Amino acid sequence: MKIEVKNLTKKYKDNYALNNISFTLDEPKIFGLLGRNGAGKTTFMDILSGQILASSGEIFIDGENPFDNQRLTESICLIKEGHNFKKDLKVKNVLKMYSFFYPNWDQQLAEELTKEYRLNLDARIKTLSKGMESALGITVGLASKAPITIFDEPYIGLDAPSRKRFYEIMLEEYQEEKRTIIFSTHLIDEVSLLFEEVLILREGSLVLQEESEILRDNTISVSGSIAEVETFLSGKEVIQKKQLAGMMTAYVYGSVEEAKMYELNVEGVPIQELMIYLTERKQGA
Ligand SMILES: Nc1ncnc2c1ncn2[C@@H]1O[C@H](COP(=O)(O)OP(=O)(O)OP(=O)(O)O)[C@@H](O)[C@H]1O
Repeated sequence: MKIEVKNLTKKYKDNYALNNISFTLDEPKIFGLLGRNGAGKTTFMDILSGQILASSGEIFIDGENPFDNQRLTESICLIKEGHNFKKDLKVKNVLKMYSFFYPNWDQQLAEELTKEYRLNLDARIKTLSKGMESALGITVGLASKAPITIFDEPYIGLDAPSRKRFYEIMLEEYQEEKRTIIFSTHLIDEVSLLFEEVLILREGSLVLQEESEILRDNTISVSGSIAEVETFLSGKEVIQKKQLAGMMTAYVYGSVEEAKMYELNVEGVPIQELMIYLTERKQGA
């Protein structure tokens, strides 16, 4: 499904949670939506999923506005950091409800995931640990097979092996059948390899939308003597540099060909580090 965002703004009193952002997500991909605390990620995902209204601007999903739109709600599944389900319901009731709601619901996958995460179908939501509740959110998100599946920090309380399984299953599912997955996270180093495209918000503005491959292709890691590397770095945007025993390694925007002319050792930059840098970079830096 095509998502078009045009001059979208959300204002709370004097505070712009989103300030005039515009972009298009053309085709199904795994998108990373990144940004520091308060950057506007949740606000955007809430508007996209039709939960809240923008103050101005427009958002279209296949040409339609998602707010209060029954047809589109069936195509969008938003899983948040917590409080996704009513506390008095049992796990099995939650799964049943969502299976009725989402036309592409994959019951087999839901069963596999509940086993994988050892979810007790008869347990009430209020008795689940935080990690178990997150596991149920992940189960619903993946099994919904919604053409737009949104995960907003979906794994509070989940331990590292359970998160790893989640990423693996998400990728398997995606490879089997492409859909738009929008993933917001602060654990960038864990998930960035999954992202095909990344969007970075900073203080309500969109500061970057780029394919991971392009980011990867335009950044290099160079190493050599401190003097040689410093000469190469002159006038370039440096991501990071480290010195050890008279040698320097730097991550920088540039091309392999150019670095080779300086007879430096050149390698790719780990995409995780690049995304962390881009997300954390200060305004105007
Ligand atoms: N209901 C609300 N009322 C007032 N201000 C709000 C409301 N929701 C969000 N905001 C403000 O809008 C800004 C963006 O918040 P948002 O939750 O979208 O950020 P975020 O990128 O998801 O942050 P985090 O990573 O911490 O979850 C923040 O300054 C926040 O305080």
